[in-house]
Amino acid sequence: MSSTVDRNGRHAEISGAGFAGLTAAAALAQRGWTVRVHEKGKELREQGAGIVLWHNSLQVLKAIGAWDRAMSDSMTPPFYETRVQGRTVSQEDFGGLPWRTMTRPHLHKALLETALEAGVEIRTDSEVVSADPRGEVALASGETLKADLVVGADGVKSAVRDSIGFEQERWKSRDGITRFLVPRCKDELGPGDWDNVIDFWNLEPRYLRVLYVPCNERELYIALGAPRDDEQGSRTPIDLDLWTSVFPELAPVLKAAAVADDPKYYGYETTVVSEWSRGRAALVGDAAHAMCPALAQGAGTAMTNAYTLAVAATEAADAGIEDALTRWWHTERPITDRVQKRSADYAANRGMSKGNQFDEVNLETAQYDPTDTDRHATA
Ligand SMILES: Cc1cc2nc3c(=O)[nH]c(=O)nc-3n(C[C@H](O)[C@H](O)[C@H](O)COP(=O)(O)OP(=O)(O)OC[C@H]3O[C@@H](n4cnc5c(N)ncnc54)[C@H](O)[C@@H]3O)c2cc1C
Ligand SMILES: Cc1ncc(C(=O)O)c(CO)c1O
Repeated sequence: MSSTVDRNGRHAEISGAGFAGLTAAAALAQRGWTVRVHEKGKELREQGAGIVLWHNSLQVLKAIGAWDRAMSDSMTPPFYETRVQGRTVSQEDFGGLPWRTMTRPHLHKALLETALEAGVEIRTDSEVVSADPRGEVALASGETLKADLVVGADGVKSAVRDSIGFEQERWKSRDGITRFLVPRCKDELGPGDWDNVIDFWNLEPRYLRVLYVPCNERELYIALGAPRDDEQGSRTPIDLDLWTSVFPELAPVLKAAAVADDPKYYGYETTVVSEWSRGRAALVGDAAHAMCPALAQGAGTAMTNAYTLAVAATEAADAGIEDALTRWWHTERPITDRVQKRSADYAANRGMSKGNQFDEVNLETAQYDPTDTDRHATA
């Protein structure tokens, strides 16, 4: 798709330039909308480390023309391996289902370039303070902007969601994680299956976990998991002696993590919102459905729902947009709810440590194709 598409006279204002907001922006602009994205940050960048994407979001990258950019400098590891107390319990390859690992800044850049190429206007240092379901956003600057469609893609603390007053349930799980991007350190690690994703679980005498995710030849994402109430395990900067005593084979990469700038421990959060749209305002991504990361589908569902929102809003006549948005989320929501629930259960029972957990049920969302017009998300 290119920026030369005919404009359709309709305008969208989007709050948030994360994965959800940029995907919605690109898909809308490619369908003729004028689109403005407000990002409260002073710079357009994604903090955070690495990410696993599956077939569902990879299909979205193809559909919006971000595929080549995202595929460069990313990889498909040979296996997703699970180890418990140093012993390998499974090596999964998902039977050929496409999946990919990359850094978050890389994915963000691919989506940003795609949105800009489609003609999207992006304003940084522009905070949305409230939205009106009749089609309006108000900015911290005092300016008010009208739109045919308002998208709240402003993350777990969404101002669009909270100002409109959607009912919601939010809770925090007992565990959380500190994430790092470090050099691959292949030579220092020595011989081993270091191109695999390796989920290292230590359950006895205490829960400590390292999720090891190679993103390309140079960069490695590691996530160090510990309970919220484990002061030593959740401490930042990390307690290098503790982590290397439990995972000695990872010493070189743990050393790199110990000197990283500004590390932060994140507790897992879940948000369930009663509706995903009201009037001309719709919520996508973590604003609507923040989830635990166990099945690695937070960004995947964010991108999937952002894409299908753009398609549904474009297909509706302007007068019918409110009903179209309601139909959109009634169609797309059940599959997201299911993966959110499964991910929360896994966070609660640490069941991914059994290995071989990516069965047909748990891969439901990964296998979903949001670009297939015959899809049945509600099945
Ligand atoms: C530890 C961890 C690991 C994860 N691993 C994976 C994984 O492997 N695979 C996967 O698919 N998902 C993963 N996720 C989930 C994924 O990171 C999120 O679901 C995804 O980033 C959500 O994208 P988003 O665009 O909805 O929100 P965000 O990324 O939060 O983006 C929101 C944007 O809106 C901006 N903003 C906020 N408020 C305002 C405002 N008022 N006005 C203007 N701008 C505003 C913010 O600055 C930000 O840029 C993980 C999550 C965690 C916590
Ligand atoms: C890809 C992925 N999977 C599972 C988890 C997890 O914590 O369960 C995390 C990190 O938080 C991930 O980044």
